Amino acid sequence: MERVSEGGAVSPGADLSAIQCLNTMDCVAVTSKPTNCVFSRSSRLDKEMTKTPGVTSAPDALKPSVPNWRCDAFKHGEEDQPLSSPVEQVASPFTGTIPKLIVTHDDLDPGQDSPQIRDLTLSMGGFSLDLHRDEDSPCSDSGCGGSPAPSYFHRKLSSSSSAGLSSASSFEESEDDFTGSDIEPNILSPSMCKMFVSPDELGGTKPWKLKTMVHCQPWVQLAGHAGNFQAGENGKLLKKYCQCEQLCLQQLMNDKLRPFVPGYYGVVQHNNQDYNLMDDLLAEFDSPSIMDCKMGSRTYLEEELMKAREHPRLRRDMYEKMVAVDPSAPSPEERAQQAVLKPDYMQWRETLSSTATLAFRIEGIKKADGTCNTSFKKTKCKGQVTKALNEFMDGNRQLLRSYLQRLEELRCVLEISNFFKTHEVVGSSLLFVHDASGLARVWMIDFGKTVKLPSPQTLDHRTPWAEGNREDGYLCGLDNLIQIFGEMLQNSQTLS
Ligand SMILES: O=P(O)(O)O[C@H]1[C@H](O)[C@@H](OP(=O)(O)O)[C@H](OP(=O)(O)O)[C@@H](OP(=O)(O)O)[C@H]1O
Ligand SMILES: Nc1ncnc2c1ncn2[C@@H]1O[C@H](COP(=O)(O)OP(=O)(O)O)[C@@H](O)[C@H]1O
Repeated sequence: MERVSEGGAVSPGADLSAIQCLNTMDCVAVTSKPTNCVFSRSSRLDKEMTKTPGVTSAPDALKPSVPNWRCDAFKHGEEDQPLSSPVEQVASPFTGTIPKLIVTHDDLDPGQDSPQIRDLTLSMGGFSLDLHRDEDSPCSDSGCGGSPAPSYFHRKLSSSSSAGLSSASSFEESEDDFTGSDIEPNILSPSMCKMFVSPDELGGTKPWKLKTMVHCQPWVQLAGHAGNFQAGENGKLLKKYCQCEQLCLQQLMNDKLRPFVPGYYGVVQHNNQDYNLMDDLLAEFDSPSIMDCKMGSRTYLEEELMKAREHPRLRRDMYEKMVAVDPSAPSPEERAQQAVLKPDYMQWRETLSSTATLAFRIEGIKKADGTCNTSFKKTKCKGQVTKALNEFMDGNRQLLRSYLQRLEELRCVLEISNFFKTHEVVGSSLLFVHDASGLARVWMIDFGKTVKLPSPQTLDHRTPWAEGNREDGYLCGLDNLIQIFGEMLQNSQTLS
């Protein structure tokens, strides 16, 4: 396997330019626009990622009193499963140092949501006009105005001594921006990670933007909020603290779904920011291909809908995302306000994509060859989805079979899971990961908007949603995915 040890050594097969790069500056992201060539750490993002006070920090009662690093190794109940490894591994608190966040990202394009804009709130009639993200949803925590360009950051893959997290100290010492001229052209070898972003927001008429990234077995964030993650060491990942997610992960560690979610290790803190510590699901793969599918027929919580009615907050950032995809999408009223309400934006996204019809949508695909596509906003009909899935698996039947089996197993477990029955699961994704060895797995991720129902209410996750019933359509989405995978397998057998 092409793994990088702590000292920067690379095992046979790694590309020389990548090795040089790793040894000198760990990881560099460059884009096709010279002025965009950035060797960045995330100090700016760090500042932007401020959450609502109640959400940013774990309740003190949940945190053990270990200075600087704290790890909340929660207690296991006995509900469904015996104790599993994650919690056993964190019997003692972390003593390592927390790395700085390492996120590489494009500079904002003109017209895109900018930090300055996000800091403003204006009043407009009976509405307040928020130029930043909604902070009301359980895990609206990163303040970054929606999905990021896929983020990559280098992680150390050694299981070296320092318990805890990967160090990015070399980044801390190298804050200078790199301009295009700083990068030797021959560094851009074919082995580097090419990231193609096809802005379907631009109607698919523009050529894909080519970004090139050094291939150094980076951790990849395909979807979600920019700046929400930090690399951890020893196959761990830190995600910005969200109480809702913490509660879910804690319960999931004792549920039948445990094998289908990342192992959870409690809360850790650094620089006054709390993180949920969990398994990095990519860690056991070598140059993985990854796909994020957002599950369910609804992507906003009923709670969010009610809040939006009580305190309508107009979102300019969402208006801008909307017109970037389809300039004719806003209503005349929204156009006049240059802003939309979050539920309206979310519903528009649902009907534009396959969420409304198939109860799942593809959010992003990154392949082992480095190509990355997060432009599935208009991937709506079954044919388009099938095509994207085929490309993700390169028509490999063995992969199809493995994924299908895993999805069927997941469905069986979901149908008997106590956790699943008692939670409204919204905005959660299935993360598909495979590599050239043929290893293919699927996990449930993102429980930032997964909310416990008042007892004794339960959901079947298939009944169509009507406001008040809190149904989320999760199993409809899984049924459809399984059907599509099954048909793909059948077709591939017929063809061969
Ligand atoms: O995908 P795009 O079109 O960018 O829209 C995003 C996603 O729906 C986010 O969901 P997810 O986190 O599942 O990716 C959602 O975060 P929430 O989970 O907070 O609802 C964002 O809301 P805001 O965070 O309010 O901007 C919304 O702007
Ligand atoms: N445990 C994990 N292991 C590996 N990658 C992950 C893990 N959790 C999330 N990711 C990556 O981060 C992306 C966003 O995750 P998500 O939890 O949905 O973030 P957000 O809450 O910001 O929406 C996923 O698409 C995936 O690429």
